[in-house]
Amino acid sequence: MADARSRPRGKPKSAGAVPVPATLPARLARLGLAGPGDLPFHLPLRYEDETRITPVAEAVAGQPAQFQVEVLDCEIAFRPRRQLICRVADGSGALVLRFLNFYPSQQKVLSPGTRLRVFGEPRGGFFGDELIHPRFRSIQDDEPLPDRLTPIYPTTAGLGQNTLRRLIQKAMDQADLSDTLPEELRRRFSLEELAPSLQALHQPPAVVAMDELDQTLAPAWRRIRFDELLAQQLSLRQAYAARRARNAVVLPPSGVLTDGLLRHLPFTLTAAQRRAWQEIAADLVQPHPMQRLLQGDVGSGKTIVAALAMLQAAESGHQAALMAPTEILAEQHYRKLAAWLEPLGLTVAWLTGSLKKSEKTAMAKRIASGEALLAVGTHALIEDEISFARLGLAIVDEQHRFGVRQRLALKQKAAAPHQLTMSATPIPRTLAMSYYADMDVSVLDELPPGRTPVLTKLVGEGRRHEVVVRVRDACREGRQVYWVCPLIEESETLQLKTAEETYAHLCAELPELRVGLVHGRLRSDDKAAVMNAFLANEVQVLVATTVIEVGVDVPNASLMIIEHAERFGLSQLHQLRGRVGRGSAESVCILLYAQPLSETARQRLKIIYENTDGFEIARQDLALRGPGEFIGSRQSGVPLLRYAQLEDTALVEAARAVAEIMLRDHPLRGAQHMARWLRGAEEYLKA
Ligand SMILES: Nc1ncnc2c1ncn2[C@@H]1O[C@H](COP(=O)(O)OP(=O)(O)OP(=O)(O)O)[C@@H](O)[C@H]1O
Repeated sequence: MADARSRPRGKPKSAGAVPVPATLPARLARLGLAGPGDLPFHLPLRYEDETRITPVAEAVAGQPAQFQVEVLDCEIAFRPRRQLICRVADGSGALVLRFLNFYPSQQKVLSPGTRLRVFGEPRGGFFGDELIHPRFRSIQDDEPLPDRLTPIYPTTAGLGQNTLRRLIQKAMDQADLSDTLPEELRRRFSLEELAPSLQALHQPPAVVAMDELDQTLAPAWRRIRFDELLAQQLSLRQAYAARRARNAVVLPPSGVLTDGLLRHLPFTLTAAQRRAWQEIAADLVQPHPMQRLLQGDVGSGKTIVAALAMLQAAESGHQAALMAPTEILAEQHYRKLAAWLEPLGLTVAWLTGSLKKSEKTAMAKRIASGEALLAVGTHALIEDEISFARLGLAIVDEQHRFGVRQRLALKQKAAAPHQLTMSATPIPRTLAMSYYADMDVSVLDELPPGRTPVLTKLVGEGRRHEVVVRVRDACREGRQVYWVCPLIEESETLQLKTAEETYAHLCAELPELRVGLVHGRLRSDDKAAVMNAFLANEVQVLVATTVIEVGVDVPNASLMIIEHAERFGLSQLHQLRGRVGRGSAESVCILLYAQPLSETARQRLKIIYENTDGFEIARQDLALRGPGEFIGSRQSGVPLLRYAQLEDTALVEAARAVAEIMLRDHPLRGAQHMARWLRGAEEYLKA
């Protein structure tokens, strides 16, 4: 029997409501359900227990329950607002059903004497114990109770639970749910069978108490989560294997250049840098392309590792290119590389959008002829007119800031160059394993010696004037200061306005200091001029928007002020704070915040206050709100993991192990598994 739905469909309409798609397939598509094969994998959010009747006298406030009652009376009340009040009772007591939105005809359905099954969450109300907008339906006397729990599915406007339930059950009966996991692997990893797991999740048996349900369903959920992780691992490992099967130039080291660089460096490599460098060096002598991610915490010294890799390519006469997402970053890399490499007799080509046409053409010529072995730049490196004579190694910094097409473009500048990706966003191990299963990962988890940890202070907005005094003191001691303006996500224009205002205020408050302003709207040569002035200590206080977030390296800067720190994400705060503490002076990061703080903002500030290790911050961030920010554009909007949790290390590891075995021994089943779970979304993974 169909539910008499308590909330009239499509009414009342709120302003700006999302339009409801006209057809059923369109509504299903909104849920990512493209065909009947997808429906069995659309799993419930929760369950309601309609397998038993609770006597009204035993109703507990806040505990959803089903009651079997008879309508005593039903009337429309007008105070305090228009509503339908229906009094019902069973032998043990009475309840009020209250509807704020209703069709007038509903009053007829609820005529006195009608027998109902009502499901809702009781609470004490003005009219006595009541259920607000309960689900109800009229019943015949002898109607049996269901023996299964009622699943509640994620749904969309215009698609009722009953319709969805019916469609899913039909699909469960008709779809091919054969197990793609070979029996032997299923047993080895103690996994349930697929079809019974799905059945259990869609229609769990009645349980003694709802809080036992999680335990009852745990094995079934484990199987589903495993399958999802397996699909992801299969797809990434397959992409990895396909790329590895290609031939790449072997770049054997002669050691002439790399040893030369190491001898001239003013520092020695950290153990982590040495390890990463060895891993990369070993990859470069393989006849297939390196696919490696170099992950390092802020300031861990990735650039020198990249430089060594570039030199190994140059030693065998091949070219290496390093592409950075912003002009500021690219220029900084260029400056460092030029300082390190020019004493070795190498020139570094420099290519960005802001070069004059004639300069660009000259650079392009040197790159095309192979005369320039090393090139650093922005997107300008991947423009069509740039071709490399012998590109052996392509390095992309901060790859998540590039679009998919751009990332692919650099490696397409040669048949199959070795690839190194650098990321300053620390990612917890499980996340890296799961999301970067198509790469080998090297980690710089150690900071160069001699750094004093940055002292973090949380300061309420009301004490801003004290902060200004600190800025003056720091500059008097010859130090430099970053002042980061609030992030205003809704409006870049507003953000710029705030930055300009802050700049004007600071200039007025600190007339004796040289204050500079840098933001994303500046022309790139103006931006570079300000950054260079800051680097040369001609600018003492740099007012900036988040353009300085990643990679800026000015060791003399020892004070960082972040205004409205509560608006920033954890990884952003960590990156920003990482701009100081790069020299030997004691550094301070002041997080200015405005009240009232939301609970999440409070937690974020607490985490950043208590932790300095980027990997630990990332781990806590992940626990706080899921992996969104780390993954960035990698899977833009396609939630590949609907059920699995990346914190589940053991399961991620099992999926990775099984993926390896399946690709080797059961490729057909692997393909079936991917088709079932990825539904075309694998494109996002391959980028
Ligand atoms: N082993 C080392 N000993 C001392 N200083 C080092 C060492 N390695 C790198 N440095 C210096 O540390 C600073 C940070 O290095 P680098 O800019 O490469 O960091 P990074 O990993 O790119 O960090 P971020 O992404 O935060 O900029 C640079 O000034 C660099 O010269």
